[in-house]
Amino acid sequence: MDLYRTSTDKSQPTQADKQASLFSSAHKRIHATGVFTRVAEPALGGGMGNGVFQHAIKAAFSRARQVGITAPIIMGAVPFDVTQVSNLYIPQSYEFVEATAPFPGGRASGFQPVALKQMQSQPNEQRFKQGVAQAVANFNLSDIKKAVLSRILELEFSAGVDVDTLLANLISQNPNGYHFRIPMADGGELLGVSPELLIRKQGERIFSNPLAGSAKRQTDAAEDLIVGQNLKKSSKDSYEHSLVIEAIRHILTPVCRRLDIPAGPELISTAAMWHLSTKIAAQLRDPGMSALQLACLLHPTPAVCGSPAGEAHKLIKLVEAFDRGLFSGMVGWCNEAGDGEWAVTIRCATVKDQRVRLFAGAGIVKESCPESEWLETQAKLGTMLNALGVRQLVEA
Ligand SMILES: C=C(O[C@H]1C=CC=C(C(=O)O)[C@@H]1O)C(=O)O
Repeated sequence: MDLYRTSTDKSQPTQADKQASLFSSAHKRIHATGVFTRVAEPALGGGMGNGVFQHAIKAAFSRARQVGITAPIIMGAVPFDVTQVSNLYIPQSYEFVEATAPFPGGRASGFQPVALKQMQSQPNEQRFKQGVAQAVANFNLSDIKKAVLSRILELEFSAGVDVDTLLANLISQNPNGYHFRIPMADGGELLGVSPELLIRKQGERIFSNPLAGSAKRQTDAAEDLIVGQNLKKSSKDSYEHSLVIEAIRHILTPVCRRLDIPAGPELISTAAMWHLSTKIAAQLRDPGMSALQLACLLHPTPAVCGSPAGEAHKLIKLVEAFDRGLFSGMVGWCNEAGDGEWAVTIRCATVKDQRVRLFAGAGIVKESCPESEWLETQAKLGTMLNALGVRQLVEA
């Protein structure tokens, strides 16, 4: 276990000193405490090594070293829209923990001990389905091949939600994936378990595990297998998936001297969903490119935005009447040497006192049907609703 701390001794810890953060994968787990300094600079242009964003990151690293943080890391989240402020920070202290070590915080329990007072989907079912139909109609009139449409579920509980318990539930129900708990500048927290790796960098080697194409897991084991196999055979889902892979190939080819992309996707499952998945491995031409820089180059992939990205983003803005904020952005960490790991910010929630916001999106292509895309978002929301212990109430 490696432990890094500031040498500055403050006897009176502030709220920011005590903030707990977590980013965990099968590769590495980080437990962090406190926020030493925040980086709010938008990540626009973050793919360039010498742009304004990367300068802000370097300046934060140097502030951290000046106060005695010997091996600072930058962690946090970048929003879907990279023109918006970032939610990145250098923690005051952190440790790399064995992936098998117990998680910090609360104990898993079946249910939140507080009552659900209100719940609202933005947009509602009818508007979401209209949006899907609108996108499909748009594909016939433009070059857009795919757009990911999403919705937000806003929940209000009768008392503040216990984030420790919520995280413990999430982890025990979904032991695999990229777990995260990130303090936000407004005092709320972002937490979730993403199944999707945007980028991991270890020296000159990089890895990505894009997902696209989904089906809901079934309780009956035989039925569940059939649903998974049908997803694997679905031409609509293979097409939806291939657009993500081609976009990533296009971006990685010029920066890699070796790029291994399997010929076709494999099936993976989370507790709630089946997905089509491709594991990409590559070797960088310039090992000096950081994980955060690469993540900025890749984001937003067509797994959260669409194809082509610019046009799809415009269509999303037209159809979605809410701000995604940190949802469908990227979440992770990076050290000064550039190594790090960034996941796609999905299957997640923001929590502030008694208010919880959940997010789910679905990739829309020409063959998409509004009813099944709505049901796909319902199924994806199940990950967080289960952890909150309110899925039964929501589906009743
Ligand atoms: C946008 C989400 O999922 C993405 C990742 C996996 C599969 C997806 C799909 O099949 O549409 C999405 O591209 C989400 O979970 O909110």
